[in-house]
Amino acid sequence: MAGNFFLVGLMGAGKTTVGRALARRAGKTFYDSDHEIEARTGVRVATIFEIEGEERFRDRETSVIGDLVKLNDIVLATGGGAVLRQENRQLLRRHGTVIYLRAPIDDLLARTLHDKNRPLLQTADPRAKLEALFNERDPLYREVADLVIDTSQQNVNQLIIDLEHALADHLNGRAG
Ligand SMILES: Nc1ncnc2c1ncn2[C@@H]1O[C@H](COP(=O)(O)OP(=O)(O)OP(=O)(O)O)[C@@H](O)[C@H]1O
Ligand SMILES: O=C(O)C1=C[C@@H](O)[C@@H](O)[C@H](O)C1
Ligand SMILES: [Mg+2]
Repeated sequence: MAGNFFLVGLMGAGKTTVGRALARRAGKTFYDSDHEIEARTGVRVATIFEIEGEERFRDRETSVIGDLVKLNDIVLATGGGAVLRQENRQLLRRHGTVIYLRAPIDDLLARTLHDKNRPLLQTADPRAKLEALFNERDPLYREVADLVIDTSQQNVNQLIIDLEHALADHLNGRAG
């Protein structure tokens, strides 16, 4: 399948996990914008939030996304908040096929509970935070996406096979 694939969705939706597997099967190079920011700065995302604050992190994110979308034949897992900036949404739409991985709050919560590198969820009530983020961002994920894929019901292998079929249909103009 030709072109770039960009994955968007909330923390725990599976962007990194699914993106890496999809890239391997499609013979594309995998990137993760959070990992790229960590590679460039030498520190974890949580540390950037702590020291520089969210807005400066968002600047770094836009810069990394701007660089990566210009590459060819990549799969890019974007950070959960990448869609907040219109500039990022435009970059993603212009340079590839955008896939929104969507999952219920319960699944997102279970998948992110023990990972301390998600600074926005280090609160007394991570469920309430995820709900607020979902309400704010679901319309933005939908706006930018060519395809919406539910990641709740299946194991990762089945999910990737379904995603590949949906992508093939979309690219052949049969759906999406
Ligand atoms: N479809 C799935 N079913 C069950 N577990 C999953 C699924 N997708 C991902 N996971 C698990 O959920 C956790 C979070 O997944 P992952 O790190 O890929 O999410 P993410 O969307 O990249 O999150 P972030 O935005 O925080 O980077 C991982 O432990 C992963 O193994
Ligand atoms: O949802 C978010 O705003 C974030 C998600 C992560 O991927 C990281 O980009 C960071 O923790 C912020
Ligand atoms: Mg990730």
